[in-house]
Formats: sequence, C-alpha cells, structure tokens
Amino acid sequence: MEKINNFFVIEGLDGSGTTTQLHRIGRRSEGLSPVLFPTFEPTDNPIGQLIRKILHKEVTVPHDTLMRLFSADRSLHLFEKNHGILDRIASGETVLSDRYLFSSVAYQSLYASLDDVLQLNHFPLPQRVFFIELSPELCASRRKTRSKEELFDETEMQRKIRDNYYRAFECFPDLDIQIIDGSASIDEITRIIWRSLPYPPIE
Ligand SMILES: Nc1ncnc2c1ncn2[C@@H]1O[C@H](COP(=O)(O)OP(=O)(O)O)[C@@H](O)[C@H]1O
Ligand SMILES: Cc1cn([C@H]2C[C@H](O)[C@@H](COP(=O)(O)OP(=O)(O)O)O2)c(=O)[nH]c1=O
Repeated sequence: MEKINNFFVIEGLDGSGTTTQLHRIGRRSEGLSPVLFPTFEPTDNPIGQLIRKILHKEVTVPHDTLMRLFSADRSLHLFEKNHGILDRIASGETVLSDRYLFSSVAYQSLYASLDDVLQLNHFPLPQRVFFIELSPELCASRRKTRSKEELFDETEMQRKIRDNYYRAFECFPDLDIQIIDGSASIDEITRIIWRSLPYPPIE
C-alpha cells in the first residue's frame, strides 16, 4: 500500500487522549513552517456530520451502512480538491489526523469481517501512527465527564476494540507504529509526538 510522507495519525480508545493531543499540537504548531493541518475523523463534512448523529444515537442505521459511511467520509477527507489531505500534502503541508482507517478496522470489525473492513479501506497509509495505549478501564474513567453517551462507549466493547487495534496493526506489516504510554502526562505525550514532526524540539 502507498505511504504518504508528512501524514501522521493518532489512534486510541475513546478517552485515551487523542483529541487532547491533536488540539495541543495544533496550537503549538501555529505560525511554524511547514504549516501543520490538524484534522480528525469522523470529519466535519456532511458525511461526517451524519456519522456523528449516528454515534450520538440520534439516527439509527445498520452497522454495514455505518462502516460504508466511515469509508466514504475518509475518501472525501483524502481526495477532496484543494482541502483534502492529499492536496494539502502536495502543497507542502504536514497533516496530523485524530483517527484514520485503523479506527475502522478496530471498531467496525466488531460487526463485520476483517476482510470486509479492509476492502472498504484500501487507502494510502500514513508516514507514522501514534497509538495512545491506555487500559479500557482508565479510558472509561476519563470519559465520565462526558454528557452524551456514544455508540461504542461500553467498557467490554472497548476491550474488544483494543484487541482489534493490535490485529489491525498486524494487517499492515510495513506500517510505522509508535505505541505511547497513555498514562504519561499530557505534556510528555505531546513531546513524544512532536519529536516525529518536522519542527525543532520542545525545550
Ligand atoms: N495524558 C493524560 N493524562 C490525564 N488526563 C488526560 C490525558 N490526556 C487526556 N486526558 C483527559 O482525559 C479526557 C479524555 O481525553 P480526550 O482527549 O477527549 O480523549 P479522546 O479524544 O481520545 O476520546 C479529557 O478530560 C482529557 O483532559
Ligand atoms: C474514524 C472512526 C471512528 N470510529 C468511532 C470511534 C469513536 O468511538 C467515535 C468518534 O470518534 P471521536 O469523535 O474521535 O470520539 P472521541 O473523541 O470520544 O474519541 O467513532 C469508528 O467506529 N470508526 C471509524 O472509522
């Protein structure tokens, strides 16, 4: 599978801290060169917005439909003219995404065969994936402050998703995966991710 240089991805269970890191790194990179584009999946395009309604249980669709929506959202995320990941990278930007196809492999394979999920996710691979490793129990306790319950919130389900992540990574033997201890401080995790990005180190 084709690999895209300067494209980085953060993955982890719900509550592991991926959003926190995306925001911090986005803020820290402001004004630096090359431009960093912090982004996320599900995206905020119309397909991503529909997915969020499904995740918040405002709309119900079969799991097969949800799996295809994630794939369509990702396709637009990558290939949209000018604003998509590929065009941004072609114009010299570095892209950091909170979640990518590995989330589909880990979450959607709860309800579909691994082969089916992989087939719908035949997309280019990032330069590196940061996997924030934190136990499902600690993730659950970090999610407690959230007001809205989501589709994949149950701790037992998160346990399976964690196993699925490791199975997902085995499907991509050439993938560069950095496993990060999610119980480290927020600052320390930012520092670890930052080291792979094309900027001077944090003092
Ligand atoms: N390294 C960390 N140590 C302690 N708390 C953290 C850490 N990273 C994130 N948190 C807290 O855990 C909660 C979930 O983090 P968040 O980034 O929203 O998770 P995710 O996007 O992976 O679901 C937030 O309240 C956040 O402040
Ligand atoms: C990108 C993606 C996310 N998801 C799930 C993971 C999360 O439970 C949910 C939304 O992701 P996200 O908004 O990142 O949630 P959080 O900030 O709580 O981690 O969607 C999938 O099931 N498949 C996918 O392909």
